[in-house]
Amino acid sequence: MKEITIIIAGPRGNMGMEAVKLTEQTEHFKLLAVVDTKNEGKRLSELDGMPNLDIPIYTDIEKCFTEQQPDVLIDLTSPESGRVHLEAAIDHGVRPVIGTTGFSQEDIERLRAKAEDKEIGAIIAPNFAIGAILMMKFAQTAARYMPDVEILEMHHDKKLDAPSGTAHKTAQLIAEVREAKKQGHPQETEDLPGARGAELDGMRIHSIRLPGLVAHQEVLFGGPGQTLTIRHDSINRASFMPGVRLSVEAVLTLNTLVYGLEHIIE
Ligand SMILES: NC(=O)c1ccc[n+]([C@@H]2O[C@H](COP(=O)([O-])OP(=O)(O)OC[C@H]3O[C@@H](n4cnc5c(N)ncnc54)[C@H](O)[C@@H]3O)[C@@H](O)[C@H]2O)c1
Ligand SMILES: O=C(O)C1=N[C@H](C(=O)O)CCC1
Repeated sequence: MKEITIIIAGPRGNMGMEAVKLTEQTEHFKLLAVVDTKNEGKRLSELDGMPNLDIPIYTDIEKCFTEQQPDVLIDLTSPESGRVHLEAAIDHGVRPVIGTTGFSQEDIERLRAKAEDKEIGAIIAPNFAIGAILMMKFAQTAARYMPDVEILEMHHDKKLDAPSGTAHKTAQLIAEVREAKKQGHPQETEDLPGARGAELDGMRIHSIRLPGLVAHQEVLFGGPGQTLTIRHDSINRASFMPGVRLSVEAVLTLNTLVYGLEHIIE
């Protein structure tokens, strides 16, 4: 298989560390450098707890892309940094695979236009876990028949964005196949603001944050005399790595920005 050269942004994070391991374990992946918030000028091997890789650390993505010419950028940082990194990658002809969540629909449309303008592939994947993609697809199918639905997403308490990218994406997929409808009692009130959760097209999304959790989601459907629950659990970050690998390979074949791995895993 042809070698794919990679830069990872966010290498000391929970996901970044797994992604660095993935590049080590995948024969045709070659990690050229990493982009961090500190440690400019050091080598990755000098950092405690990181693999013994003699590759440079940059804190400035522009400098990184001037000195290195990777095929793919994997970004696992924060929404603010992810936006900047994605644009910088496209400007430098590097294909971005963005796992970072918290992008708005406007961000995605703007970045897609930019990718198409440069005829370069890009992937924004709110969830890399194959089981989570299936959960979203199953939920979309179920919503055709059971349009009353609420989404319950549960994550670790270090998560910055709410609702999760996965919950947002699930609601968008469901909104594609059902009429917008207000759920619950027409005269319901919230005695404590937020009690009914966030709302997208009449669907309610509830976000739970607790230590001990990784990434979990239930999509609950209700109809007369029955309920259906579709649930996915990521119990560790290794769950996301087959999807990262697939995305790195797939992004080389694209010439637009794809939002969601359901477009890659048909
Ligand atoms: N798509 C998925 O399947 C998936 C799975 C898990 C997490 N995520 C998302 O990935 C992102 C990271 O999650 P995490 O759990 O690894 O978070 P984390 O806080 O453990 O790691 C984020 C890392 O990014 C670094 N960082 C922040 N700004 C940076 C910048 N400008 N340059 C370089 N590094 C920078 C931080 O220092 C930190 O080390 C979040 O947005 C999260 O929602 C996505
Ligand atoms: O740990 C996180 O943060 C995760 N975020 C994604 C989301 O927002 O949907 C996916 C799962 C893990």
